[in-house]
Amino acid sequence: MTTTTSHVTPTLAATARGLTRVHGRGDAAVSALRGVDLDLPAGRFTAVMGPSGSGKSTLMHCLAGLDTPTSGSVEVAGRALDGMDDTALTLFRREHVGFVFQAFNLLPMLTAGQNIALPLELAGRRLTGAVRERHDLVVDVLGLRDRLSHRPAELSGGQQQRVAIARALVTEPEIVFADEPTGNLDSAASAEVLGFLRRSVRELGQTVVMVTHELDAAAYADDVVVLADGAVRAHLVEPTADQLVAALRGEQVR
Ligand SMILES: Nc1ncnc2c1ncn2[C@@H]1O[C@H](COP(=O)(O)OP(=O)(O)OP(=O)(O)O)[C@@H](O)[C@H]1O
Repeated sequence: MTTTTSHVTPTLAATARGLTRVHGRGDAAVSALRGVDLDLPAGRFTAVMGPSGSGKSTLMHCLAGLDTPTSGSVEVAGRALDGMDDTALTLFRREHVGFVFQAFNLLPMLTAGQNIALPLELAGRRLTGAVRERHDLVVDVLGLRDRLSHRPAELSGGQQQRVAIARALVTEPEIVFADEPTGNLDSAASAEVLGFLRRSVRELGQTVVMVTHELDAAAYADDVVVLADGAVRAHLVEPTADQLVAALRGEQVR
């Protein structure tokens, strides 16, 4: 594995040690992860790249507590996920993790404002005081103030994804996982959404981990984890475009 060096010891938002995940059994068994060791620093925007089938989604699901590793350990926001049962994992995700999906996943019968407030409601948090301030800040950073009363069908794809990002950020999660968040967007809307994800890291101090196939999207990230065959091939800190392309090709990066 290649790691470009950083001189500051960062706080970690998530770590994986010796992570393996075998899907299926017997002859049909597929090793999606083959011993992943990874430290994801807090307050940074990290892209996860790699060829189709290299294990990106499986890694993200294991880190987010949506899938259970076959072996190895995961720690997110200082908490070990191994050993948590389904109820504990559900509560853990609700309190500490935000998600942004390719398909937006907004509830169509609710307005944008109601979609954004939903995670607060589920957590039994009232929209007053510090919670209200956070909500308003997120709505303003994402430029959604004048769209709150619209339903998803009345919004463009880019606006819908901004609502989904606001919904992911409103509870101030320790880590946000974005799975191909621009996969359904045209290039202008993609650039806008990626810009907002980056602003959420810069201006709101969030930690964002984004799976993407696109070099253009990865260029918005601070760091890039390159997976190959279920293992980390490189973890690049602020790579140049040339370094990233070389790592994706499997060359040693200096
Ligand atoms: N539920 C499953 N059952 C069986 N095999 C699976 C399952 N999920 C993933 N796999 C296999 O595990 C490997 C890794 O899959 P994964 O979806 O994590 O890769 P990926 O890098 O996200 O791929 P893509 O870029 O195509 O989405 C692949 O060989 C895939 O076929």
